[in-house]
Amino acid sequence: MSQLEKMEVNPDLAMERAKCNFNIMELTHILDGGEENTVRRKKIEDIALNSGASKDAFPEEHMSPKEKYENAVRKSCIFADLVKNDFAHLTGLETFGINSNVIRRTADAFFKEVSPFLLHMGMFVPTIMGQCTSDQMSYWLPRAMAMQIIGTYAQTELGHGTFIRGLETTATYDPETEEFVLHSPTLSSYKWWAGGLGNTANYCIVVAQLYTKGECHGTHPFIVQIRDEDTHMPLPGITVGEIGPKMGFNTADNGFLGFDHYRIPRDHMMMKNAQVLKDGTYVKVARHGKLTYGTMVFVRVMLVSEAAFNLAKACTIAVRYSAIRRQSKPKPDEGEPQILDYATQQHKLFITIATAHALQLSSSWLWRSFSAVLTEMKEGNTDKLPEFHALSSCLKAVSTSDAAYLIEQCRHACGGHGYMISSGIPHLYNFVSATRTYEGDYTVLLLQTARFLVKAYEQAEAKQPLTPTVSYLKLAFTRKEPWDSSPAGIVRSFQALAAGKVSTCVKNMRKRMRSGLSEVEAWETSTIQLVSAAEAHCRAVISDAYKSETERLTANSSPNVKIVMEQLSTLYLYYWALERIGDLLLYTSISEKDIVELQTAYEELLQKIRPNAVGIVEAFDLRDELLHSTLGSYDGRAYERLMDEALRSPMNKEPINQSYYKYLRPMMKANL
Ligand SMILES: CCCCCCCCCCCCCCCCCC(=O)SCCNC(=O)CCNC(=O)[C@H](O)C(C)(C)COP(=O)(O)OP(=O)(O)OC[C@H]1O[C@@H](n2cnc3c(N)ncnc32)[C@H](O)[C@@H]1OP(=O)(O)O
Ligand SMILES: Cc1cc2nc3c(=O)[nH]c(=O)nc-3n(C[C@H](O)[C@H](O)[C@H](O)COP(=O)(O)OP(=O)(O)OC[C@H]3O[C@@H](n4cnc5c(N)ncnc54)[C@H](O)[C@@H]3O)c2cc1C
Repeated sequence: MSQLEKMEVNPDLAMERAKCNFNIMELTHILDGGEENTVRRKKIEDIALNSGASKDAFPEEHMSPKEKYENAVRKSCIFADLVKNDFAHLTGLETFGINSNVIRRTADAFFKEVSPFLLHMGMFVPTIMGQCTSDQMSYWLPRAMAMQIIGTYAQTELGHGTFIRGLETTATYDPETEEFVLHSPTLSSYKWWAGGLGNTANYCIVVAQLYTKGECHGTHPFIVQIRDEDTHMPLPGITVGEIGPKMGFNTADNGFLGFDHYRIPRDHMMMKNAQVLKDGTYVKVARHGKLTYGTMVFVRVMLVSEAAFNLAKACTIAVRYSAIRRQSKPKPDEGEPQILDYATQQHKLFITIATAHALQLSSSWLWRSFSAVLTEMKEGNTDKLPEFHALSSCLKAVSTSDAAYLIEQCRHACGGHGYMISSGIPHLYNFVSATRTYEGDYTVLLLQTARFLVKAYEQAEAKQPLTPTVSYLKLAFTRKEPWDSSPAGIVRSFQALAAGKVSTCVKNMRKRMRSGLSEVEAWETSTIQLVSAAEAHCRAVISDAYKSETERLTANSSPNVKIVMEQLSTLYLYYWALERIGDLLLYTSISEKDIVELQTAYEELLQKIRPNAVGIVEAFDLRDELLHSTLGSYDGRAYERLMDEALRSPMNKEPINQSYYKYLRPMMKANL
């Protein structure tokens, strides 16, 4: 046992724990979705983490990029073995249920950045499940699940990521040999970005423009072998490599890929939604044209809980650190206060906790909607898909964007030490800021939602029935919403605000069209407002889901847990109402007096939450192995841990660095 492991808990943190007035474990069970899930999660974490296999003997930060990657592959293999051999029998592994979520989270103990296998489990396997016929699935899925092959998802190209219809890679069917010929006609058609593609994967899903009988049928997914299964050499006709250093994701070997008339068998086209027959006839099977985009929708849903989880990690670190950090002396006759006592610090941090709850609960709610949509789609009914696409797009955009912003707030809240890699926060930020871009850029996805909102507004205008998440749009045709500061009243105001914004967009577009612009031009000139309207819609959806899920989940909870959860969900509403005062003045009857009262109520709420703050973040139940943080560990020994990490730096291994003799000494001597 190291010196650090023997150390006692920091007394400030011990004091915070002692004054917490609610049952932390009860809140943990609620956040986990029930006590049995907590028990199962802990079992999985014990198996994966108690052996110490997740730890590095040498700090990863001081490894070269190549060493970091090799270390990540080593640990990915250990983790894959655990998943295959230990978790499956323990839990009766459901592929994408609660267990996959827990397994995904537990993996974070092994990787400060990400696993090179992330895309294998995150997109290769789900695409096999979503895009293959049952015959194809029975061939590919067992091989992928057993890790006999490693795959990734190569859709984005150098020239196009957002505009999928603009992809240039071609897959041309040759009926003579019953093969597709994959080709990269230009530099911009090279696949770029796929995680694990650079060195790790030997298979990948390639999204390419399908040509048969001289006709282009748009983009379709294909399973493509890129490396020899034994030697791992790239196959003839394949050019593959790694794209170089990035802001984060540096253990994910994101790669590039080009094809030179590379042939694959006909049945390597993923044929659940469309088929090419032996003679080259194209047959559309799916009832909805965008079902080939299914994996992206699945991952967007996953990313909402990823945002919540990473935010939970960041605020656990920042709140624990704020409890042990003392700074300044506002009252001359008293000692330095814990920085958590400053109202401005609480303002930075408590919204991060509330947002972690809001996103966690919204994500569970979204999963339930997704399961319902999937069940209906299995029966051939795709009616709910447009609403779900609009919903998952905006939730992915707003959750990842909020999480990135608030993780940065957590860094600010940790002052200088938050800037240390060893605080854990920079890695969290680098990871989450990428999620705002990948799987659909923030702006682009909000514009998809806006498209749906404008159509729904037109339906409301024509007095046609509306789907549930947009039924509030009828508020756009009633009088100004009267301000009501109760939680239900604030949710209604957010809906009125979103309805008002959509209405303003539609009116502006119509005006622009009357003045001679085409529909596309009128849309384009209104996109700033459309993005804002879609964000407002999403905020109303999250607020509503957070409030009603809190009510549902605390219906039978102990009184103090109920109070804590209600305080946080009310804080979320107050915070966003204050952030959107300008809009509320436009679309509700809020007055100056109401605003002053709202600000006061917000500040009082911060003070009420303060005594339980450490208890609340500890209900996320994040083991030290998952936090990777000198500042946020359970024992609160931040200074000892910072010094310990500093001493592990290779820069401290010798008293004098050779650069002294090579450069510094000659320069200083020459200047004598
Ligand atoms: C043991 C298990 C362990 C499991 C662990 C799991 C761990 C998971 C963790 C996750 C980590 C994964 C890491 C992922 C890394 C990044 C991967 C990538 O980025 S990959 C790359 C990701 N790349 C991206 O995300 C690219 C983003 N770009 C896009 O998605 C599209 O190009 C687009 C949507 C922007 C436009 O598409 P376009 O074809 O031009 O369409 P138009 O605009 O012309 O609209 C026409 C109509 O179509 C409609 N519609 C559209 N989409 C959908 C849909 N999905 N559905 C339904 N409808 C849809 C639309 O509403 C409209 O309807 P209407 O109004 O006519 O009625
Ligand atoms: C870490 C990471 C991992 C990734 N992993 C993968 C992977 O495994 N597989 C894979 O296939 N891809 C992957 N990607 C690629 C990713 O999916 C794309 O980068 C993403 O979809 C954004 O597309 P883009 O790069 O073309 O951005 P662009 O579309 O070029 O965006 C640039 C700017 O243009 C704006 N813009 C673009 N179109 C419009 C529009 N219509 N209206 C208004 N504004 C617009 C955007 O808002 C943005 O501000 C990864 C990316 C990252 C960063």
